Formats: sequence, structure tokens, C-alpha cells
Amino acid sequence: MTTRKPLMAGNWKMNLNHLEAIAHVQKLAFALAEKDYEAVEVAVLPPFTDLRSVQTLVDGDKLSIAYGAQDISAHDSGAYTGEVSGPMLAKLRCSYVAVGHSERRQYHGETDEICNAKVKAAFRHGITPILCVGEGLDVRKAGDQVAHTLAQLDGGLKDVPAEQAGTVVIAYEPVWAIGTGEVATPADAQEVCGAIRGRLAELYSQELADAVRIQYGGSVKSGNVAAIMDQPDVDGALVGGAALDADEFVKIVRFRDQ
Ligand SMILES: O=C[C@H](O)COP(=O)(O)O
Repeated sequence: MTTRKPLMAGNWKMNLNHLEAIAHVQKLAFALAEKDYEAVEVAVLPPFTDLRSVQTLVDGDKLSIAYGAQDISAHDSGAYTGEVSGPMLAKLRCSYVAVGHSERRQYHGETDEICNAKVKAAFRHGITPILCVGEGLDVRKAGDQVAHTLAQLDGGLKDVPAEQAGTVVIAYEPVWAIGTGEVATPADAQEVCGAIRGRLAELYSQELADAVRIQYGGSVKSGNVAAIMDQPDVDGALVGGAALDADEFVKIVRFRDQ
């Protein structure tokens, strides 16, 4: 049985400027102890404008906090106003990038094809994509959450070779649970995360599927994280609102202590 180190990632969304980012990461670094880093990988996904500040802090103080971006261009350079490329993120030594977050899909029209191109762009530049998938409320009410989410998974990983897919992170985020306080039950999370792992085994191999980390995201807080993390196919959390409070995020990282 493969041991997967849990990944707790804070997606700051469009919050915290570059000065607030420094204060926030300093607070996290101060609160987290060596044993936290051994048990759990901790990552932050700040806005683009904060990345240089976070990189400087992490490098300067040799912090064991990974960081990454919330989006990546599918293109590597050129006339794409407003976009940020894989080479730019790689130069800032980003480890991760979120791809296909439901807010990107909903407000920026990102299709599975676009997400697939972004996943490939991340891998081209040595950045691990966190591919976000998950159903809206209508799909959940119709009971189609597994089929819907697996179709997004298939689309996002289309033609991605096993050497790369083996390192991807998948974030299952039911849209109806994001920022609503409506957390999925642990059984809801397990149903879809288990199905994602099963699909990875079909697409690639059981060995690869066993190695991939699958996060749950959607109203994760210190009070509900332990029950979700108890599920066999949940290997971490993609945390939005609760990640903006350093003390609360540290409690989430320490889910095993609860
Ligand atoms: O990326 C994070 C998710 O959208 C979850 O956000 P939330 O924890 O505020 O519900």
C-alpha cells in the first residue's frame, strides 16, 4: 500500500496583498513545527502579485512551505494580455498551480480542453498541477456527481503521459460546498474521491492511482477536516476561506492532533 503524504493547500483566491502575504506566511512559519512538516505537506496558493514576496521569504528563511499559483496560461509566451506563463511561474520556483478551479470554469469559461492545455503547460515547466474537478448543485441533485467529475478528470488529463500523471494532484471540490459552509459529508467526499482513484487506475495503472494525491475542497475547517481526512481516498484539502486565518489553517494542518 502506497503511503501518500497529505497535502494541505491554502488557496487564498483574490485576497491578501503582497505585504499581507509576507505577514501571513511569517505567521504560518512561526506556528508550524518540524513535526507538522513531517506529517503533512503545507502549501499556499497566493495571487500572482504576491508570489515574489512569498518566494523571497521562503528562500531566505528556508521555510518548508511550498507555494504556487492559482492559474497558468496555456501558452508559454507571446501576445496574451493579462496572462502569466509557465516559464514565469517556474522562474519563481512555484511547485504547484491550480488548474480548472470551479471559479475559473464558471467566471472565465474554462472548458476541459482549456484545463487540459493548462495541465500540459504546467508539466512542461516542471510545475505540479492541482487539477480541480467537481459538480454543481444541479448535478448533485440529479445524482450524477461521479459521472460528471470523472468526465472532467478524463478531459483534464487527456493525452497526459503516465510519467506526468503520476505526480498530478486532483482536488475534488463540489461547487455547492465552496464558500457556502455546506461541507460534503465524509461519505460524499469518499464516494467521488474513490471513484477518481478508480478512474486513474483504469486510465493508467493501479500503482499510479495509488500514488496520486486526491484532495477534498469545500468549506474545510478545523472542525470538520479530521473526519474528511479519515476517508481512505482523501489525501489532503484545498482550503479557501479558512486558509486566510493563519491560526485556523495551522489547526487544519494539525488535523491528526484533534
Ligand atoms: O480552493 C478552495 C475551494 O474553493 C474551497 O473554498 P472554501 O474553503 O472557502 O469553501
